[in-house]
Order: sequence, then structure tokens, then C-alpha cells
Amino acid sequence: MALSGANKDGREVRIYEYLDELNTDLADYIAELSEASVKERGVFAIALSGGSLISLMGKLCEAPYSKTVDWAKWYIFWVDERVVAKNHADSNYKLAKDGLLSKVPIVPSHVHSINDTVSAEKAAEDYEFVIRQLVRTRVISVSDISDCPKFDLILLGMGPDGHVASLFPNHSILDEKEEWVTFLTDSPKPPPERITFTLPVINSASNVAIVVTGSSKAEAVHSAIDEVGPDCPTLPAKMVQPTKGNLVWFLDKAAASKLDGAKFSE
Ligand SMILES: O=C1O[C@H](COP(=O)(O)O)[C@@H](O)[C@H](O)[C@H]1O
Repeated sequence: MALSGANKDGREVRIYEYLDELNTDLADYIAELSEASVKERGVFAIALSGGSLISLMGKLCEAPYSKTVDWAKWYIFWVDERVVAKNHADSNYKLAKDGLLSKVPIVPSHVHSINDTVSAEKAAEDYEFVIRQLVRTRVISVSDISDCPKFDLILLGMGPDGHVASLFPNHSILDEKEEWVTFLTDSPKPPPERITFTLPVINSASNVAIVVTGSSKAEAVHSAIDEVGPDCPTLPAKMVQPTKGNLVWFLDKAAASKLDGAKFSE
């Protein structure tokens, strides 16, 4: 059984009693957005995070999705990446390749990973350049209220500290307004060197989903969604507020356990 609700800002919160239900609904959600985007624009530009998200997307590799999704129209990007070699265990690219991309017929030239042979600063600069080229050719749409790229879907995870992408609480990177992709060399979570989409890019997407499981994240979920606690205003997850797009939270029972008014009967 799933609980679902929308608040005044149009933000939707979906809570699942069982992980299998969350995984299936997440696959349905992504497949539906892919179909709508391919119908409207001919392509689907999706940006992935790393971490637990990739295994939660696992149903996409199975029937019916493996057959019904128009994989040839997918263009893949990373919302954030650790600046390590692509075959390193910490690489978000490797995680997605092993867990998803190698199991479905994605066109290799549509997979846009970062340059892993340069510094974090140069990798961020190069990645933004790649995105600018694809905005120019409209593989990625453009926001009609800023010059920001408008991804069809941005998928985020969230850490127990409320970080999303590589946007960490109280980090100056949260104030970045000009760059689309920026870098940090002092990530509080290892590895220290990372690149990340900035908040203006995340908040320009047509659709953003934040997918969170586990009790270690319940406090940050409560703070971000119920808008409580001293850390709330500067919690990166709370700062994800698409300007014109849709925001959906996918939560398991444990992650939702501290939310006001979201209780499953025992
Ligand atoms: O370091 C990172 O952490 C977040 C959250 O990861 P999770 O395993 O707790 O879901 C992830 O979304 C991000 O992409 C990654 O670089």
C-alpha cells in the first residue's frame, strides 16, 4: 500500500510500505516521463545521481520496461560525479553503468559522463561546455525564464545530512547562481573532489524526483518536507524547489517515519 499527498506548492510525497512497491512505482514514473518526453520532443534527457538511487531503479532493467521504454531516445547525464577514474569503485558513472546502463540498449554516444582525466575544476568546466552544446541543439531543452538547461527529469538521492547531488549543508556551493556545473574539493563525504549541478539547474528541470530510503534519513526528510527545525532553510533537499517543474518525493516507510501525519497501520 502506498500513501500519497500533494501540498500547496504542488509538491507530491509518495510513501511506500514495501520497497518493492517503491521500486515499481519509480520505474513506472520514469517510463511515463520518458514516453511523454519522446512524444513531445523526440528525446528524453535524464540526469542521474549516484548512491542508493541506482539499485532502486533496478526494475527498469526488467520486463516490461526493458522492452517498452524507448531507450534509443535517452540521453544520460550525471547530476553529480566524484572526480575519480571511471572504473573506480567511487565513480557514479561506474555505478550506473554496472547497475543499469549495461543492461538496457542505451546508445553509447548518448551517455555523457565527465572527463575523468582532469582536475575537478576543469571537469566541471568541460561538463558545462558539453551541456551548453546539447542545449544549443535542443537535445536538452532550455528554461523559458532563464538561460538554464531544462532537463526532462533529474533524479536525486539524499544523504542523512540532507545533501542532494554534491550540494552539502552550509557549503558556499549552495549560493552558486551563475555556473551550471561547479566543483568542490572539500566534500564532507568522501571522496573530497566532486562536480555537481547547481541549484538553478536542478530547479529549472521539468521534473525532479528525490528518492530516499532508510531510517537514518528520517530526520532530514522531516525537516525538508515538514519545514521544521533550525537547519530547515539551509537544508539542500529543502532548497530543491523547481520553479515551474514538478517535484515528487519517493519515500519508504522508514524514511517517512518522522513525517507529520504519515502513519501506516501496524
Ligand atoms: O555522495 C553521494 O550521495 C548522495 C546520497 O547517496 P545515498 O547512497 O545516501 O542515496 C547521492 O545522491 C549522490 O549522487 C552521491 O554522489
